[in-house]
Amino acid sequence: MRLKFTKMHGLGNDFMVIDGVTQNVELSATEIEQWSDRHFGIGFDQLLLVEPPTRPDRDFRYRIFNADGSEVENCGNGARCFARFVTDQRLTEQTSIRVETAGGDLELHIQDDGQVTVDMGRPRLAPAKIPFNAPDRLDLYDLQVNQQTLQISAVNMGNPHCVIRVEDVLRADVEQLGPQIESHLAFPQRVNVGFLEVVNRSQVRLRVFERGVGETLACGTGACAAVVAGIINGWLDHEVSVTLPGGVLAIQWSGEGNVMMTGPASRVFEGVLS
Ligand SMILES: N[C@@H](CCC[C@H](N)C(=O)O)C(=O)O
Repeated sequence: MRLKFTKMHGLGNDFMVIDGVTQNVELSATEIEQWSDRHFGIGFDQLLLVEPPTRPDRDFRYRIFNADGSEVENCGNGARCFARFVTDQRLTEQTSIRVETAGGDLELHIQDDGQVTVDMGRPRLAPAKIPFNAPDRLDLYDLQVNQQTLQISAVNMGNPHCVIRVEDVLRADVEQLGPQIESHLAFPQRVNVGFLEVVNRSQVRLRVFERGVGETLACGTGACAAVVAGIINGWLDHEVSVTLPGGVLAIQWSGEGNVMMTGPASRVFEGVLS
């Protein structure tokens, strides 16, 4: 098998992107995990597979696999790289692209300056939709982790997120709390965990411990979930600049309707697996 791929990143959240439109691709979770290895493989946080759409009202289908091989519903930084990829590979000439994912439909718009704006759809807040084990919907929930009670918000942006407000993101205990909350029994499909520092009503800092990967340099759905959590709790205005370890994303949400995310997408190199 010879498989062409492109290595890309969105603010350091990096991807192996495969064209499944012009190539026959069959992937196994074991192969994906091996390829994701930063020493013995190619090295990436997620693998993105571009396929033809299954519905006539969509331009492409885009599938996402975490570094541990699990297939997941959505990836914000990946969506921007996907838009850049299908354009660079001349799989489309459109600058507005409609795509289906396992987490719902997305609309992507490539701007003149190369930045990509993604209509990330509506956040889902009902516990059953996260999914999160809680009797009623609240803006803040108490979550028991070891001996402590943490206040968290739960948001689904196509994929599940837990958001915790912290005083100083650099001192947040991401290494310990990240894996403990990722596999907490209250989140039956595991969860991505965001640590949010509010700088002021339009600026935040964020670190995300991603489900199936570990801490990454940026998480697009995590940035959207953090801003939604900040808005429903009254901490943030409707346009927020989110500084992640890998760079800055612009997030907009009116308090209802769809969340918009704008940021860069970069190509690193192309390769062939044999
Ligand atoms: N890096 C992503 C999110 C990728 C999926 C996530 N780890 C999950 O398991 O849901 C992003 O930019 O949104």
